[in-house]
Parts: sequence; C-alpha cells; structure tokens
Amino acid sequence: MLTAVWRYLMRHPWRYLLIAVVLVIYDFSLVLPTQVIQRLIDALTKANLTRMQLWNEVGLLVAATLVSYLSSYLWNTRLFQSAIGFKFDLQAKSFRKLISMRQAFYDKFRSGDMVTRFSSDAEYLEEFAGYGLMIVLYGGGLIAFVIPVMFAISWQISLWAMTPLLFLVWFFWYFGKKQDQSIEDNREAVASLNNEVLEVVEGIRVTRAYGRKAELAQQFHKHTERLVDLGNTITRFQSAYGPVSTAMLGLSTAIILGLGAHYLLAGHITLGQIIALQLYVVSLVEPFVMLADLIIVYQTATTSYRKIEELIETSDDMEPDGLLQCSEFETLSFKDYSFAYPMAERSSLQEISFELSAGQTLGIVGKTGAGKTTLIRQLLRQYPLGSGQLLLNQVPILDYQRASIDQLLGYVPQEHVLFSKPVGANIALGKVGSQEEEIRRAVALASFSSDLEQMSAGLETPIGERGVSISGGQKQRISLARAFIKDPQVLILDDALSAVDARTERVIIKNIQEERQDKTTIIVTHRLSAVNHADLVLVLDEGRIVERGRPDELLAQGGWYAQQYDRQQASEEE
Ligand SMILES: Nc1ncnc2c1ncn2[C@@H]1O[C@H](COP(=O)(O)OP(=O)(O)OP(=O)(O)O)[C@@H](O)[C@H]1O
Repeated sequence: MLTAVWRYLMRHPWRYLLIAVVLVIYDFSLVLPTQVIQRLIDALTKANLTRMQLWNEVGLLVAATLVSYLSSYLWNTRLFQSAIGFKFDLQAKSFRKLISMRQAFYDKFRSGDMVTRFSSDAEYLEEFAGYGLMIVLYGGGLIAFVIPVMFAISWQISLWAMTPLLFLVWFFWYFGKKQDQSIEDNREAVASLNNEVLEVVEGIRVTRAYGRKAELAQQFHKHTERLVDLGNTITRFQSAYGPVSTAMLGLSTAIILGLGAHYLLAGHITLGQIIALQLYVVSLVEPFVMLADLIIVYQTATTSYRKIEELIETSDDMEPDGLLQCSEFETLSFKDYSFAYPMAERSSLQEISFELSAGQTLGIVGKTGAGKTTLIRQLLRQYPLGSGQLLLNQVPILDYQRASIDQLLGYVPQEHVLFSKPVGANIALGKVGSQEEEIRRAVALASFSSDLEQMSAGLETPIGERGVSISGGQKQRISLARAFIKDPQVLILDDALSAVDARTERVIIKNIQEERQDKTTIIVTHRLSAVNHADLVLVLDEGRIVERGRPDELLAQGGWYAQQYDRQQASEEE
C-alpha cells in the first residue's frame, strides 16, 4: 500500500513539497508562542521587561497566530483535497477494471462486497492518504521541533515528563489494535448487510409474494444488532482514550512542577522555562496520540488496500486478446466443443458441432438447464474457452480482438437490463448518436409502439431503478428495441420473448424475419413456434445436441422437438 501512496505522491511532487514546507512552518508557529511566554515570564520575574521588548513579543505572538491560521488553512485544504484525489484515482482504477471484466470475474464477487470495496475501503485509504500523512508531517514535525527544545532546557525533567506520554502511546497502540479487529468485523458486517439489502431490494416482489417480509425484517434486525454491538465495542475503546490522555498529562504536569520546583530552588532553571516545559508537554500530547493512531490508520488502510487490490488483480481468466479485427460475420463453427464453468464439476457443453452461415437463422431449444445460454455465452466470450474448436469465419475466435466481435453482435439476455433513464435513452444505448426516428422504428419492430402511446411522457417516460414501474413484457421489448436499433450483423435473443404473449411474439418474429432477411439471427427459446422459420434448430439436452435440422425435419423425426411442438400447439389452441 505504501508503494501505491508513494507513487501518488510522486505524481504530484510539487503539491506535496508545498504541503510539507507549509506544515513545518505551521509547527514552528505553534512552538513560537511558548518561547515568547517563556521569555516574558522570565523578564517579568526578573523585573527587567522593557516596553520595547513587550511590544516585540506581542508582535511575534500576533504574527505567529496569523501564520498559524494561514498555514493551517493551506495545508489542510491541500492535503485533504489530495487525499480525495487519491481515493478517486483508486475508484477510477477499480471501475475501469470492473467494466473491462467478463462474466467469470463477476461470479467471484458478491455485489455488496464489491460496493463495500468501492466505498468504505476506498475511504479508509483516503483517510490514510490524508490523516495518516498529516500525522507523519505535522505530528512528526512537531515532535522533532519540541523534543530538542525541551531537552535543551532540561533533559532530566524532559525525560521524566515524557514517560507518561510513552505509556500513552503504548496504551493507544495496544487498545487500538483490539479496536482495529472490531473495526474489521464491523466492515465485514456492513458488507454482509449491504449484500442483504441489495438482494432484498432486487427480489422485493418475490419476498412479498412468499410472505417473507417478517422473516427478512428479523434477519435484518439481527444483522443490525451485531452492528450495534460492534459499534458499542468501538465506542468503549474510543471513550477510554480521552480520560487516559488526561490522566497521563496530569502525571506529566505533576512531574514537571515537582522536579521543576526542585531545580528552580537549586537555580538550574527559570520559572519561564518550567512553564514552557509544561506547555511543550501539552503540545506533545496530540502528536503522540496521533502516532498511536497512525498505527491503526495504517493497519486499517493496509487491510482495505488488500481488498481493493484483490478486486483490481482478480482476473476473469480470459485468454489474451487477439490481434485480428473482425468486421464482417461470415460463419460461426463449433467443432467437437466442450465447456465446463470454472468451478463446476460437470461439463455444461459436450461435443458440440455445428456451423452457421451469414444470413441464416439458428434456433436453440431444449429443456431448462440444457446448456442453451452457456452456448451463447461462449460466442459472447463471457468465459474462457473450453476444449475443441470455436471458429469465426473459419479462424479461431481467440485470434480476434474481443471488442471487434462485440460490435458485430446484438444480445438480448434472459434477464432484461434496464437503467434508471427514460425509455428512449434506454433504447438509444444500443447505438451511439441514434436519432428519434431510429428509436421509434426500433420501438415499432419490438411491437412496443402501442405501449409507448399509453405512457404519459412517451419516450421521455422515466423508468425506475431496474425498470420497476413497467411490466416484464414491456421491459423485454425495450431491451429488444435496444438490440434492434443497433441492427447488428448477428442478433442473439436468449429467451428474450418469454414474458410476451404468443400473439405479440408472432408479430416480433415476423418483424425480425422481414427486417433481417440477409442477416444472422440466433434465437434461444422455450416456445418452439418462435423458431418455425429457422434454417437450423439445435435441440440440447444435458449439454449435448440430441436433435438437429430444419423445423420440418425435426417434426418428421418425432423426437423431443416434435412432442414438445405438439404439446405447445395443443395448449395454445385451448
Ligand atoms: N455460472 C455458472 N457456473 C456454474 N455452472 C453454471 C453457471 N451457469 C450455468 N451453469 C450450469 O450449466 C448448465 C446449463 O445452464 P444454462 O443456463 O446454459 O441452461 P439453459 O439451457 O440456458 O437453461 P434455461 O432454459 O433454464 O435458461 C446448468 O446445469 C447450470 O446449472
């Protein structure tokens, strides 16, 4: 972590040099008044204070106060603004990482955990880059200034007077470590709570439908009770620090006064020096306490940095990107292709072989869990490849730049993804700089025009987070319109019409047939009527192709496809 902070400092050397210089000036301005007071008291006790000296000393005090205010403002703003910059840098780096990752990466982290790494952990690092550096520069600087001055007055008194302060540092360090464990537990508990809230919010309808509200509320209550317990423990630790500091300072004062009186009587020290020693010790309490704090801030930041680093360094295990650009889709071939998910024991695809040419429509059907989505995910390069060959235009898919393949594809996933934006903006995401005319055309193709007319603000109608205010079928058709506006060379619908009724589905399929005559379409579906027009239909079962052919050929074979088709036709007629 220190390397990361150091690298950040080195990127802004002048800024940090300024902060360091201003902090040294600030430390000096804090020590100066004590020296003035010492001289004034000594002059007063010796009764030789002149008017001129008095004005000079008062002038120095005023100047020190002014310098202290100005320098304090300057270093505070610069240092803490830079710490915010450091945090944003880390967050930007994490964010760039997140958006560059494929699905396999997201399978490794829970959403709440990722949010915590992004927010709380980044804030702990900001604290180290701000408060931590402040301790080093300000606290360290003050100690370096004050201790030599104290020792110059009387090294014996100084040594004794500082003993309670050393105990104070040990106390803060020792209990700080214990507190740190509670802070870490607290962090984990917050992450787990975040996860729970995210999951509950995402699945709120299911929660309601199954009447699990009370149970979840109770579970939430338990989590918060644990947070309260941890919060109480942390508060107990923090509450002990104040009284112990006061007690130790009291002890130092007693030592200074006791020994001071002794040395004063022996004529080794002046009254002004005793008072100065006392003021110096008071000024040392804060930096000493801060030093102990530094250990805690450092440890917390190290843990947080490890968490963020894990996020940044965890890979999606994808193979290195290829060099070739793929600008035109010609053929897609799977040859003896098998695939197992990274952590899975069983293969989800086994010995898959087929070829699809530009302009064709491919239907992929089969029981639930048969491997249909998995097959699509291989083409989308969401996971590292399996064994066998996956060729694009007869070239291994690995040889291509992934981004160049992405721009050929339009993908409508099973779980529709909508953003908290108006309907039109959600659709426009499919094509950069799309015009309203194009959006309306995509809406018509997705058979969404009449729904849009019913919406109060048309294309400007806002969609709530994750599109909660509209129906499942509407969400699917908005996602579909987003893919239509892209007009991709290969359109992939992964069970993307499951929430629309059979009649609407027929309209959409007809639109696709008409609009995409010379383009390639892949349709994964449970409703077999949606692939009636396909050039090739694959029936998957347990990751294998068990039937293949044109729909009429499959019907003639009398296998799973034919039986399923008849069953669906019969239930539609009912
Ligand atoms: N991320 C994953 N990690 C491990 N196994 C997975 C993962 N995703 C899917 N599987 C497994 O792979 C198999 C095929 O799943 P897949 O989602 O491809 O089926 P499907 O045919 O699309 O099903 P459905 O019609 O229900 O969507 C299933 O056994 C599933 O449990």
